[in-house]
Amino acid sequence: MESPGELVEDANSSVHDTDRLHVPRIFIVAGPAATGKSTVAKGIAATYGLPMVEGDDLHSKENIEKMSQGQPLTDEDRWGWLQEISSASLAAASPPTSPPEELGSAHPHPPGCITTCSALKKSYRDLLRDQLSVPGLAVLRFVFLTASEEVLLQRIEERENHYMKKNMVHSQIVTAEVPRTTDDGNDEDTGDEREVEPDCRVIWTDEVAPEEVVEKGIEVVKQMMLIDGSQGSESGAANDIDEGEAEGPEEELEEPEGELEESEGAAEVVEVELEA
Ligand SMILES: Nc1ncnc2c1ncn2[C@@H]1O[C@H](COP(=O)(O)OP(=O)(O)OP(=O)(O)O)[C@@H](O)[C@H]1O
Ligand SMILES: O=C(O)[C@H](O)[C@@H](O)[C@H](O)[C@H](O)CO
Repeated sequence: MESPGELVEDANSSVHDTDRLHVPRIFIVAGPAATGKSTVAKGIAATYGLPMVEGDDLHSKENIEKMSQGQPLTDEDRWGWLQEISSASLAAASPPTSPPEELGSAHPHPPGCITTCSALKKSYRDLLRDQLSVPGLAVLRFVFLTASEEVLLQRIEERENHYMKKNMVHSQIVTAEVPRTTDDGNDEDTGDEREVEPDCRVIWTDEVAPEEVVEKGIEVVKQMMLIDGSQGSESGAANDIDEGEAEGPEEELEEPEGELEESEGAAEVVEVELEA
């Protein structure tokens, strides 16, 4: 599969500049159960006036049944669900082709959406990229939330009326492939040879209050919009994202102790315009 970076050439050759600026932005808030996806996605969606797609609502009856009985989903169980998430995100994010007459030529909302989906493995994110990171169709970005097993167990214990119980937490943690977000050049030292996923940002949530994680999510999305906006208008490379450009003054999202790569940088520009 092409990486987002490799799509640049196609984007330059096949999409007219003006069209590119109106390409919907789809942000997927990902991570294991109870990392705070719904909480964070709601905050981001409200801040930017974007519709939200709740991935949990798109599971089949069979998947819900399985998870309720404490059985982790398999890849096979997840493929169809990921397809549903792609379709629902595209439908939510795309401006209507003919806006209602009373709105004149204005769209009811800027094109884009905030979707929650665990997207635990890289192969799942790749499927979503195949469907949604397509020049002229959409720009896709991931905000991946993570937390320790201990903290997730505690959150799930305190939560009521949810099919996902404590006995599912371990499998969520074991299955999760936290995206490697930057190439720090330390592969030899760390032994981390996984492919970098430049369209992802990771937020560690242990001992961080929900409101603070929401703020971080809003900031991360702003950074990604600004990068996409400037590339969209200058080079037209709406599907490319250069990690370096995400770095700014060192205010920052704290880094977890250990090896997780963290999203960083505060954008210098405060104005946020989805359509660049
Ligand atoms: N940063 C946080 N600190 C403490 N509790 C949190 C935090 N974020 C979310 N929670 C709480 O944890 C629970 C799970 O949050 P939320 O539903 O947002 O997570 P989720 O990832 O969408 O879960 P799921 O995928 O299982 O539906 C909720 O009770 C929520 O209030
Ligand atoms: O991929 C998965 O195993 C599932 O999607 C779960 O992560 C749940 O949908 C969700 O997070 C609800 O707790």
